[in-house]
Amino acid sequence: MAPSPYLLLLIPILPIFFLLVLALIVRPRPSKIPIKGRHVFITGGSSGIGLAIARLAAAEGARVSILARNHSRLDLARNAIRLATGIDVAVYSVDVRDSEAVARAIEDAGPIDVLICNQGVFLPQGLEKQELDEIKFMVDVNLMGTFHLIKAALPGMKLRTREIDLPASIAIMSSQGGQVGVYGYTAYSASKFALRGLAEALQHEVIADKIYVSLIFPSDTETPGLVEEIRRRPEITKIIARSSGGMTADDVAKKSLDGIKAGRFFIPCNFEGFMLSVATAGLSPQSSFAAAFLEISTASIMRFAALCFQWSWYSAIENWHAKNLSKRS
Ligand SMILES: NC(=O)C1=CN([C@@H]2O[C@H](COP(=O)(O)OP(=O)(O)OC[C@H]3O[C@@H](n4cnc5c(N)ncnc54)[C@H](OP(=O)(O)O)[C@@H]3O)[C@@H](O)[C@H]2O)C=CC1
Ligand SMILES: CCCCCCCCCCCCCCCC(=O)[C@@H](N)CO
Repeated sequence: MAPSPYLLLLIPILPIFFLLVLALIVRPRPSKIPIKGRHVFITGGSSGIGLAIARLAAAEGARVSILARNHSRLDLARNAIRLATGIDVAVYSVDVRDSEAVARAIEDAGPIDVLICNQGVFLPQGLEKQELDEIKFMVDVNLMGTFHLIKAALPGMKLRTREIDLPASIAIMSSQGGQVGVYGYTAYSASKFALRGLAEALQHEVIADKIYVSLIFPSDTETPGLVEEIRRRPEITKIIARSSGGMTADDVAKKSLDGIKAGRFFIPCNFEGFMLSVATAGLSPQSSFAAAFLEISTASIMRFAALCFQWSWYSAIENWHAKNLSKRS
């Protein structure tokens, strides 16, 4: 018996109904965060991705402050931004591991509208060979530093959003290594995965104050930091990292700022990163009903794709061990 033509109507109606339901339930509710004329505070703003974000934010008319340790690199960054945009940024020479110095700098800078916790260090190495002080260094700068920044900035940010009645943003620089564990990145991935827990919990706590949390997930990005990293990267780390295309700091800055302005929780930076974000959506907040629809409708195929990636990475690891064994014998 042929199916009733009315039943066929369900084919387009069901997804439309589903999209409507998603539009009602996605949380946090969509919100736009303007940056023109607002105070954007960027850590690690003297180099690489942070510098590119600072330049772009200044060009878009924000009041920009940057924080990093090295004084002369901060000065160089300030000059470069002035040259590119004609705008002067405020600079703070502070180590994010020093919570009191962070609090003083933030107090001095004045209330923040968009806090971008971008400082980060990456020293890849197999865990067995890596010294504890390097592990602690990565956790302290990448994770604890971010706690220090948010703790110091939050009270002022809350007052400010209430005062001017505009949403604000706390953006945290993770990495694709914060979405999937990668050989050679035990400490780095741990510090970046931890930022996801911090971000998810924090979004619950600050939504009532109209503060939107974002997590940015770049792939390998051409920066002074990457040049240093590549020198000491284990062979297998190199092979796995090649699964995702490289980017320029300016590309990452543009994606980051666009994502922040759109109030997105996950901000992937390239196509592989987009797939990775869909595949690892889990229980993350999602403001876009269209993105939620895509996550739901591709979930099983994404899991399959993820298993294929793991298969190829484990094969690379096996081959590498086989090659090294034969070299030794
Ligand atoms: N480049 C890449 O391939 C990728 C990078 N990322 C992430 O992006 C972020 C930026 O990376 P990238 O631009 O490559 O890095 P760079 O090494 O080029 O720049 C790092 C910045 O962070 C600052 N910084 C480092 N340690 C501290 C500290 N203890 N206190 C204050 N500031 C500090 C540095 O200044 P100073 O040394 O003077 O303090 C510098 O301004 C990092 O969080 C990184 O994990 C994510 C994915 C890929
Ligand atoms: C199912 C879909 C899967 C999609 C493909 C996944 C590819 C993942 C590759 C992970 C590479 C990690 C690079 C980290 C870069 C970084 O942070 C360092 N440069 C240090 O800064």
